[in-house]
Amino acid sequence: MRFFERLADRIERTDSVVSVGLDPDPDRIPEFLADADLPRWAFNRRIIDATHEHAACYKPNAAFYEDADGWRALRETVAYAAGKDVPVLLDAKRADIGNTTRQYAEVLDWVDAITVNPYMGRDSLQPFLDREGKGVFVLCRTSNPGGSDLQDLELDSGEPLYQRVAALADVWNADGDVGLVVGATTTEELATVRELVPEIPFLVPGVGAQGGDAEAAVEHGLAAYPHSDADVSVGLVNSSRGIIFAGEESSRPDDEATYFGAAGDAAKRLKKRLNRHR
Ligand SMILES: O=C(O)c1cc(=O)[nH]c(=O)n1[C@@H]1O[C@H](COP(=O)(O)O)[C@@H](O)[C@H]1O
Repeated sequence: MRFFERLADRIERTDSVVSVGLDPDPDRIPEFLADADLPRWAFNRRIIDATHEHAACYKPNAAFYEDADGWRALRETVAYAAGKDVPVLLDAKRADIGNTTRQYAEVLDWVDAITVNPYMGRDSLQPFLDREGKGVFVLCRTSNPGGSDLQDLELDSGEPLYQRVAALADVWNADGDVGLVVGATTTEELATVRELVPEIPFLVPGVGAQGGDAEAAVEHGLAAYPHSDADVSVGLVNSSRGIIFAGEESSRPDDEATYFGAAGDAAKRLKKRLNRHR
């Protein structure tokens, strides 16, 4: 089954468009897991147990796993999420010259989707696009303050670069496996990109810790994905720190059940908040 069909099913079943970002910053893993064999995996397993009912998808960011133990923790995490039937989108923001990017694309053997960087052009993305049925989310207008430095630059045609990226993604989407990453902190751009590409599902990060607009994320992030039978619009709104570290603000952050219960509550709260606008 293609990534977005599977995602549509998952959204329908969980009634949720929440992407739970698995960004287990080693400095914030609670003390009571410090002696675990792989603390990041121990942490993620408990986060998955606490949140999976509300998760349309998990989005581990590769930056938090790029060492020997980290890669093991990531493999365990992906397998565990698969066991709960939750798709995994690896946030790797990859792409390179053909020979290198072919190797990068190998990761799609064991994750369901990936984020990619369009800066090096079509050939740098081709090996990802060639993986039939895998989701490929192209960075379009990012949520960070510096997102405007290059992405808003006007081309000779008068259109800003991020709009050209959206138009190209539409061309690259011949098989219906392409999504776009558009941040919740840039609501005008979200609306504009949605107008340009009505059928492409978005990954919208930036709600929660970055203070982005959840209502706009839902209003513009979801698309009536034409290749799916499920009766839902498809897209993802991601929160990472706002969910996985919610336990730090709980009444008993040193108590495992209370700590992870807070993550489950945060995921459920975000799901309900988003559903008010779906
Ligand atoms: O590609 C992404 O997911 C991404 C794009 C973007 O524009 N902004 C953005 O925050 N992200 C990622 O989304 C996650 C946001 O984390 P929180 O700010 O903790 O919710 C991080 O993993 C970021 O790397």
